[in-house]
Amino acid sequence: KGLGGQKHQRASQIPSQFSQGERVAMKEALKGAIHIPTVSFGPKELNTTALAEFGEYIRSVFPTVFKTSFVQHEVIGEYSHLFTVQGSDPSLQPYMLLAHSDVVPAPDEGWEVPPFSGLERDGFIHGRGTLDNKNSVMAILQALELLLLRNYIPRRSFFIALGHDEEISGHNGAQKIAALLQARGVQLAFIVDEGNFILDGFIPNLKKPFAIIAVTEKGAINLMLQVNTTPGHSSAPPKETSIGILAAAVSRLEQTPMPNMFGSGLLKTTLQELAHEFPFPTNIILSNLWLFGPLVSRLIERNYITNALVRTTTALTMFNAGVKVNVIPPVAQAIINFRVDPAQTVQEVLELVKNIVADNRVQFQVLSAFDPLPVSPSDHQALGYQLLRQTIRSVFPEVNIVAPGVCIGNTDSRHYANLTTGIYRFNPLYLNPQSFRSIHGINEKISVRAYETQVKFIFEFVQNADTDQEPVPHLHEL
Ligand SMILES: CC/C=C\C/C=C\C/C=C\C/C=C\C/C=C\C/C=C\CCC(=O)N[C@@H](Cc1ccccc1)C(=O)O
Ligand SMILES: [Zn+2]
Ligand SMILES: [Zn+2]
Repeated sequence: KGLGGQKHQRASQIPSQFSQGERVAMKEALKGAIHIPTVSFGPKELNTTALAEFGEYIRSVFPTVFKTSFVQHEVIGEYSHLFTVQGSDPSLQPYMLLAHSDVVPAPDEGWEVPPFSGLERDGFIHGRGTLDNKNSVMAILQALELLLLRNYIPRRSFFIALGHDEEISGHNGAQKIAALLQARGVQLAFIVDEGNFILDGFIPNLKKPFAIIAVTEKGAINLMLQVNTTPGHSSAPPKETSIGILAAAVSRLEQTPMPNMFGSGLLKTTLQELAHEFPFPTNIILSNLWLFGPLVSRLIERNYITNALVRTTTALTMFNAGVKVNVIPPVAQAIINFRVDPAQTVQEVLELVKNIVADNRVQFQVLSAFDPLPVSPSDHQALGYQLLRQTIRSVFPEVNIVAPGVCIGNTDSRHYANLTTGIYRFNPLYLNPQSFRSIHGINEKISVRAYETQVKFIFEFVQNADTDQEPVPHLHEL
């Protein structure tokens, strides 16, 4: 079952141990990064001053990365960064690590600690970007800095791509980097980006954490619904207004969930891999999904987070209408954000939407849309997946289960689909429901310990990518 039948050969690894001074420096570097408000506000509204400052900042805290002769640095799309780390063995196909430096807005309200303070309190570094995704930007560069300081020369080349506009679709960052690499004829063995985590406490009855590596991500549709009616005096209103017609249409969409795709999805495989971690009788139920599938899928859809794993979701995100208190509104507009299940296409979802709305006074306009991403391999030959699995086993020995899954959000990695068939979305961090809600929410924070572990993970991962691989068997196969 070896990877390509290669002979197992483990070069001596540099131990992933960091001195007290290095550990202080790495957390201080993250705090400084959080302090720079690199906010993406809207489609074309970015804090470019902060993004420029961030570029200077990484130069100052990772001097070795910037002065090493075999590390090439390029700025793309003004604020994104592409590093090419030239390995010593050109016969090995390069891989790529992705992260993004922009963050979503964070008004002060509701935060225990100001969101751009980067303050340390009770063993946590607080602030916007501590989980999404400056932790990854900084941990990748930090791990490389530490490897270079130990005179590590990689065998396998790799790229580090740090987008600056992921939170507003990545068109000027990731998309431009991908186009540049494609023009240069680069093909990648695999990509690792943000996405899933080591999940803890998401499933009732399952006390143990489990790592989910996302091998696909959902598609997305931003759909505008519009109703136009004749304006007039509010003292003599018509039976239905544009607002009423549109509100009824969006309400029908909200009340009519898209079909449950549990039967045809990757989630079945994920649950089968998790089955033996559950106590009786859940273990039996999950091992016999041919029989209990309908029951399990109903339980999964009851929770709003796990519901996103079984169907295309429908989120009413914007609603605009009305010009004055006493004017019948001539136009009402709503925007609906759908996340398309990997077992469906954009076209299929749009057909369903039209049938649910079933009102020809409602006009549709697709603002943007893309299909779900292809499923990357997770078999024994899949280099990227197996390297992640091996590194998870080494850095998180308490995690028994590593399983493939779906990323419910979208990542910059989707722009690189032409460069590789292996896209893996995984953050080497524990995530519980509370920390999940803090992403794009309030009180986002990372423990100092978790951040150090993330650096350690990348430090080991880069070295693991340089050894010929033999996959570790599943624990239950032992
Ligand atoms: C058996 C069960 C398996 C798993 C179980 C349980 C629950 C799953 C729990 C949590 C999910 C874990 C992680 C998901 C966390 C975040 C989503 C990941 C990445 C999203 C990044 C992001 O926010 N991207 C934006 C990008 C975007 C911006 C603007 C326009 C388009 C896209 C997004 O998706 O909105
Ligand atoms: Zn992110
Ligand atoms: Zn985000």
